[in-house]
Amino acid sequence: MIEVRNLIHTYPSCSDPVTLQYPSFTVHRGDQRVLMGSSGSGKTTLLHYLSGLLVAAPGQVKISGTDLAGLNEAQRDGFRARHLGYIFQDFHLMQGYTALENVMLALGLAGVSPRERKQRATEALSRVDLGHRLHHLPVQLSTGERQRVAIARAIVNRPEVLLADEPTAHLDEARSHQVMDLLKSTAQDLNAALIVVTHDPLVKKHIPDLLTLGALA
Ligand SMILES: Nc1ncnc2c1ncn2[C@@H]1O[C@H](COP(=O)(O)OP(=O)(O)OP(=O)(O)O)[C@@H](O)[C@H]1O
Repeated sequence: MIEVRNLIHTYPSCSDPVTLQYPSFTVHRGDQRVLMGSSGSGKTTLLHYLSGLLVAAPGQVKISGTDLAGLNEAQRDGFRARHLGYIFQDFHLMQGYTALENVMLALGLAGVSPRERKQRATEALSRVDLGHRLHHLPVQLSTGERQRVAIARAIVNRPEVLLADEPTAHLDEARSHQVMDLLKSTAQDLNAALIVVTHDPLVKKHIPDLLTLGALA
């Protein structure tokens, strides 16, 4: 479950600091929300708070009852690996590692034993229909396949919270529908809270419940 209270973020700058004031909100396990707002309204910054890449000051961000600001950096890294799945807009795959190795890395960060990693990573990649691409490097995969590796990596630790930043940005309409079906069904299977940041009206057709920041784009 996600709880955000009185969160304010300031990007300091000598000339023109940017202050982002967020509405307080709660998202429960199993809920699915689209996060929309005009460019620069703070969507990606909010995802960074929800995943503990930034920590709240002032304000509070709790994930499954844990205040992320109360954890040190190493604890936050471990917490993120175990409880959160983050699908970055540009996927952030390790280029020198195969699909299987990229997913196994996430299991290593969560403290899963080396013995279990290969089997679980293979299962996660099969879940996203990439069982036949285990040993391919990212450069040998299509954009859609790279994204599915990123989804497999995000779900392999069975997170309670799944965050996706502009998941349809690189895809045509047919593939956008496919990836949204995959994200929704996976979140449902995990009973995870799903938050999708987007500018794309197609995503809103899949997930009608909106969280809005600033004006809509
Ligand atoms: N590292 C940074 N230093 C200074 N300002 C920043 C930094 N990162 C973001 N900002 C500013 O903070 C505001 C919010 O940025 P953010 O990327 O969270 O918005 P967004 O809603 O995700 O935008 P977009 O829809 O264009 O991706 C913007 O005005 C941006 O210029």
